[in-house]
Formats: sequence, C-alpha cells, structure tokens
Amino acid sequence: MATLTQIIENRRSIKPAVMNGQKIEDNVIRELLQLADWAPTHAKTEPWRFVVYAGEAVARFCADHANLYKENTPAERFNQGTFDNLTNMGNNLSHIVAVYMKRGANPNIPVIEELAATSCAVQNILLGAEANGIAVLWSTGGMTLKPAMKQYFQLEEEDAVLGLLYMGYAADSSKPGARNTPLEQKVQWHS
Ligand SMILES: Cc1cc2nc3c(=O)[nH]c(=O)nc-3n(C[C@H](O)[C@H](O)[C@H](O)COP(=O)(O)O)c2cc1C
Repeated sequence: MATLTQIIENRRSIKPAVMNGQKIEDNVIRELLQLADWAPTHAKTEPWRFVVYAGEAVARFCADHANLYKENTPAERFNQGTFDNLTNMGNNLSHIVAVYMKRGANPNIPVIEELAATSCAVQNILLGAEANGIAVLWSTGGMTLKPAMKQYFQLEEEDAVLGLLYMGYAADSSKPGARNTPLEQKVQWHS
C-alpha cells in the first residue's frame, strides 16, 4: 500500500483523451466524495457541492456543455473544433464530477475561505483517486468558469463553479511530475 507521501507525489493530471473507456464503479465515486466531505471547513460551513454524471448522463452533460459554448459565443468567435472537443470530452472517461462552492449564510466567513475549503475537498478526491488507480483531470476549460455554467447549475451570485473532474482509467497514470519553480523560491523560512 502506497504511503500518503507517495500518493501525493505520484498524483498527476491525466487528460480524458488518454483514458481508456473503462468504467469506475459508482461506489468508488461515492467513497471519493466521502473523502471530499472530510475537508477542513471554517465554522463548519461545508461549502462543497458535487454534481455527478455517470453512465449516459456523461454524454448528455458534454452535449449540454458544448451547447452552452455555442449559445454564448459570438458567431465570429465560434470554433467548431472547440464545440466538437466539448461534445466528445466524455467518450473515453467514466464519470464527470462538477464541483461548486455553495456560499454559506455566515457573513463572518469570507468567500476566499469557502473557496479554499472546496479546493481542499477537490484535493481529497484527487488523492483518493490516485490511491485507487483512477485518473482525473481537474478542468476549468470550456464554459466551466463562465456565467452560463453557473446558470446551468442554478447557482447564486456568490456561489462559484471550481471545476469539472473528468474521471476514468488510463494505462499510464504515473508519469513523473514537473515543477517549474524550485520550492525554495516559494518559501520564506524565518527562525
Ligand atoms: C484549478 C485548476 C484548473 C485546471 N484546469 C485545467 C484545464 O482546464 N485543462 C487542463 O489540461 N489542466 C487543468 N488543470 C491541471 C493542471 O494543468 C495541472 O495540475 C498542472 O499541469 C500540474 O500537473 P499535475 O497536476 O500532474 O501535477 C487545472 C488544475 C487546477 C488546479
């Protein structure tokens, strides 16, 4: 069994294009959502929300996503390749989990904390997926961050979509990672 350090270091973003069509059991997705639900949360607002697309709903969501792009893009900027990409995004994957932050009613908790907590929930999913040999891409592509997607999920003004998790299996999910900036340049250490 991999150690937590190995799981963190080995986790990589895996694009849907290299996923192989193999399906994840719904129960495994539920277990990953359970991990997400253990994220830290200031004042216990628990702002993370998930919309899971499985089975035939995957293709339906991808078609909706492509149509959102078409309906909200001026004709002169519309790109058929982008439309086709969004339409076909689900072809090789298993589940799509849309993640959004539901702004709580506690005004003492700033939005940044709700976003931070929801991001922690996503990382729990990513690490749980890595531990289970599941490939994931956290994507903000297409219409994910656009107002049209917020409307699609019927969100309020202060809520926010954080991303779409494209999940499946891939033959090689253990490519070495790379970081451009040495850690030393990101850390100030006072003692
Ligand atoms: C908030 C967020 C949004 C991302 N959106 C995209 C995306 O739209 N498309 C994509 O290919 N990768 C996306 N990624 C994945 C990053 O490209 C990836 O994490 C980065 O290249 C580092 O690689 P690693 O995750 O394998 O360490 C996103 C990552 C984060 C954290």
